[in-house]
Amino acid sequence: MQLIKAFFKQYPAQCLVVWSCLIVASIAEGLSLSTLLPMLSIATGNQSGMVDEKTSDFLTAALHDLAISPTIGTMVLIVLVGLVIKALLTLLAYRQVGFTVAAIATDVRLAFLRALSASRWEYFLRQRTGRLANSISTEASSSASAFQSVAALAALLSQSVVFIGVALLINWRIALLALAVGAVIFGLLKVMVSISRDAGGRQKGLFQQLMSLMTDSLSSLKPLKSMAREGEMDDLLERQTRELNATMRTQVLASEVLKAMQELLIGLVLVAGVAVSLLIWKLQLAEIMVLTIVLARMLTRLSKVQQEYQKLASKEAFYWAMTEAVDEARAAREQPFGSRTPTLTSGIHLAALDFGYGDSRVLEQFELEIPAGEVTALIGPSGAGKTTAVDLIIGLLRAGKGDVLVDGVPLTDIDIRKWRGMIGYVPQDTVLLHDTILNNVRIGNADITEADALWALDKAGASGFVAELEEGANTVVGEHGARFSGGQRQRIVIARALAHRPKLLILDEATSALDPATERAVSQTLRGLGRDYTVLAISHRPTLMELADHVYRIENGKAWRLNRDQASAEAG
Ligand SMILES: Nc1ncnc2c1ncn2[C@@H]1O[C@H](COP(=O)(O)OP(=O)(O)OP(=O)(O)O)[C@@H](O)[C@H]1O
Repeated sequence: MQLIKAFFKQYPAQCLVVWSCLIVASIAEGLSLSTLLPMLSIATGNQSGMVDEKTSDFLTAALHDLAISPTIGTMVLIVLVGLVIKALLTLLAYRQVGFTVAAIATDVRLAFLRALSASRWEYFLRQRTGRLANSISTEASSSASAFQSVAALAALLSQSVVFIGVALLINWRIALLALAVGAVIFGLLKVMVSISRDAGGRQKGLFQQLMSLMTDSLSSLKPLKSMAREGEMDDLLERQTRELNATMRTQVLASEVLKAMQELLIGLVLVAGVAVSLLIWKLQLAEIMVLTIVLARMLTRLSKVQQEYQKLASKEAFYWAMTEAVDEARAAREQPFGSRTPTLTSGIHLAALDFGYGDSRVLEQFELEIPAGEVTALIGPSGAGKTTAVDLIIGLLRAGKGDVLVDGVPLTDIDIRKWRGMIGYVPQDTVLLHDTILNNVRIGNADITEADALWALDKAGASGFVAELEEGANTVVGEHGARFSGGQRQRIVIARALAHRPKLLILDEATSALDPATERAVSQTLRGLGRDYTVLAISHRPTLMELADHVYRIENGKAWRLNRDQASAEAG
């Protein structure tokens, strides 16, 4: 019920169109069906006696008011018009349902992606890739298809109400009896709906786990396979897949048992009803025929209401999981920054910063100067906080105390998107998209021209190997850049960071996969970029350290500036 309310709240106009079409369609079908009875009466030449007097009077009076003479011809026409109206309106309603299902899938996906990209970096880091992928694919699709079930439920309900009305008009005692029987069947088979709901809930959890495990295993498959240690991962994946299979079987079984039991019980009730009507109540054949049609349809519709409700129950968990994921990401929204336009002419100063992840302190009273137009290198033991310092400069993390000052302006006062637009970032792990080299360089910025991309490839020392490729910069790099060596991939990523001509170039162990000669060439390029570029490099590589104007050692939560001799000694 809550799900129906949620859809109504979010898509009121669409719900209204769907439901009004479906209700009018049901009324049209009901009217055409009600016409069957007087038609049969006329056909059998028996105007009275075989139907409830009031019903007959009501239909005859209605036709009389509309100046329609109750001949077989007009009756057939009414039945046909009713059926055509029903068909057209149902088509219209389901067309709208299809559009709304697509809109819901798109809306929830976009809402999730937007909330995720606006969320705090720490929140993003905590997410499992598989869980995110599952939300975007399985949960979004199942959430949207839940609307289909809601619409079908509405259609079946309104049809049921109309059939109940028609049945009551024909013979209210029998109709009430049939309704009571329907309610008993409903009650008896309710347990099947609960089984489906539980199975849906378990399926949702298993999908999340399976997708997370799947992405984790794929990303660490090479080392595990190389050491013949993929077995445990395979077993775990297999176990989860089998568990998922078990929940699907439960769901299929519950739905088939529900259908079969409904059919059986309704059949039995109808047969018993016909026998009692003929033998005990001694009703006319025409009335029994119409009653059987109407009651069969009413009970079938009611049973379908339960079947559809069962489907909805099994999808519900996916919708709520998706809503929860969106709400959670929204709650973790990045705190707002200011609106000042950044400049980088004098430098960046990390002033008395305190930062920790949860309770574990990483930086304390941390001081660092990064002069504009120069190369600054950060070295230090693993886990000392080098990447953390860089993330604070980018504004991905926020310090508990102290400031990141850019040309003297606190980063919190600056338009963060403009600031990040001035940064070229090269990570340690090179991630390339399955696309051409050119598109991998241009990515994320439509303003980068082909000439910019080629210039950047040249600056990154990549133009040599790109020129040797048959399709040059239009060569597709393969899945994760599998066609290229680690060093070649890294040069493409360096080109990506240079292509929009950033003011601040950040390299996080970015030259680690380059051979010494290429590393020297790339480092010289960075050096030669001139005073327009400020370079901040996390690196233990001697070449970069020798080239750097300033070298800082980060240790025990603080940064220590090294003099030339100390830096040379570190460089080994
Ligand atoms: N998202 C996180 N949540 C919790 N702790 C974190 C997180 N990221 C880093 N840390 C911890 O903060 C400390 C500093 O990490 P950081 O990545 O900044 O170090 P680093 O000097 O860049 O290390 P490395 O040279 O190994 O990359 C480490 O102890 C690390 O375990």
